[in-house]
Amino acid sequence: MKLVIAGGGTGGHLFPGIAVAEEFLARDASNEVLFVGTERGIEARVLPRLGYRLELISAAGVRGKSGIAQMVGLAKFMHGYSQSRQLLKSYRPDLVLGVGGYASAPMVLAARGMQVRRFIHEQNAIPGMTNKILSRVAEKTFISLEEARKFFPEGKTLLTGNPLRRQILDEVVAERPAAADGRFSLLVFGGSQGARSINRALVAALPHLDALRERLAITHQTGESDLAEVREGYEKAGFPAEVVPFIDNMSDAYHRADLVVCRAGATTIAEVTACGKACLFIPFPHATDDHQRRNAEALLKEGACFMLLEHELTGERLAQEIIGLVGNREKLAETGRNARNLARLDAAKVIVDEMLKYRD
Ligand SMILES: CC(=O)N[C@H]1[C@@H](OP(=O)(O)OP(=O)(O)OC[C@H]2O[C@@H](n3ccc(=O)[nH]c3=O)[C@H](O)[C@@H]2O)O[C@H](CO)[C@@H](O)[C@@H]1O
Repeated sequence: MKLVIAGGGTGGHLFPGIAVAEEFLARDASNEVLFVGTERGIEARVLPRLGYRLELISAAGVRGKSGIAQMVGLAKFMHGYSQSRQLLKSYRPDLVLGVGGYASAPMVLAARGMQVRRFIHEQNAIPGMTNKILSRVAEKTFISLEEARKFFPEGKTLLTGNPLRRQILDEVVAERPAAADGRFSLLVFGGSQGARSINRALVAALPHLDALRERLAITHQTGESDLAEVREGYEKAGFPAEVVPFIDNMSDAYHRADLVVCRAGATTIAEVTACGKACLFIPFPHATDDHQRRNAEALLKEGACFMLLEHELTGERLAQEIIGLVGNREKLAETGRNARNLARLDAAKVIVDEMLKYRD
């Protein structure tokens, strides 16, 4: 069978798609997957390295854009729609899955026009406009969190969780012993693109963390644009740290971490809960409908994370939080356990099972 996975843009959309691809390919040696994305999305960098086939189409957003940008977005969408029809004609997939991100909409709508079975997956508690619209033409909408159900058509919505890549699932089942070198391991990352305010706050926190200099092992993912600035910040403060633009092996990074400081994107949350990691979430305040804060609050009420809001974020405050947690291993362990209890590990399986019910 052939599956098209459309969407991406950021890791939070793409990586659940990769998780479904892994599961679909594992079911039958003759199964095939084609990803459809956009040139500017993370998919263009990540998928070729992993050996997946990727076709690029034209697509852009329209929501919240001014007049001209909206027209350009619409024109790109129309072009992407006709490219999607061409791809469906030549590739002839049995199933199409939209995972969110710009390329998802034209492909799922084209699949409807050509009567190919189509599905969407929503990662967040509050969906964006595109998935709300696409859910009307999809056979089924897969949701990660119960809170999202009310936004989608009744009877066509299935709670599956957010699919996890094999590298993360392997980490969960391996139960490797902690990679202890005696130091406290801090993992800092700002979603798939890095987060400037977290980068700056962490650098500003360093002078306040001076007493912990010898005890902390920091891995800090910055995103491409802040790499030089953050590296310089650590050098000036005399803090040894591993500062990188992107982490390819997230399962290893999670494994080493005693505490994770990060944004509260939906896929990040699915991964850190699966790995049972204590996190200090700093939700991205401009995410649509403040959904990152809602994502984090869902864990907070279960004692499964810590949270610091962007408007409270200063170097000093961040340092205080870190110092408090470094000194309280028990609290960290309890929070990690509570997080683990919220994880759902079988999302990719459930999604593939459900899609296969629709094969003609
Ligand atoms: C700013 C914004 O609107 N972000 C959205 C975007 O976030 P974003 O794309 O940042 O997505 P998430 O935080 O949900 O997931 C990040 C993904 O990237 C991976 N990763 C991250 C850093 C790294 O160096 N290497 C790496 O592989 C993580 O393992 C994870 O799989 O999509 C999410 C899912 O729809 C939303 O919840 C977020 O609100």
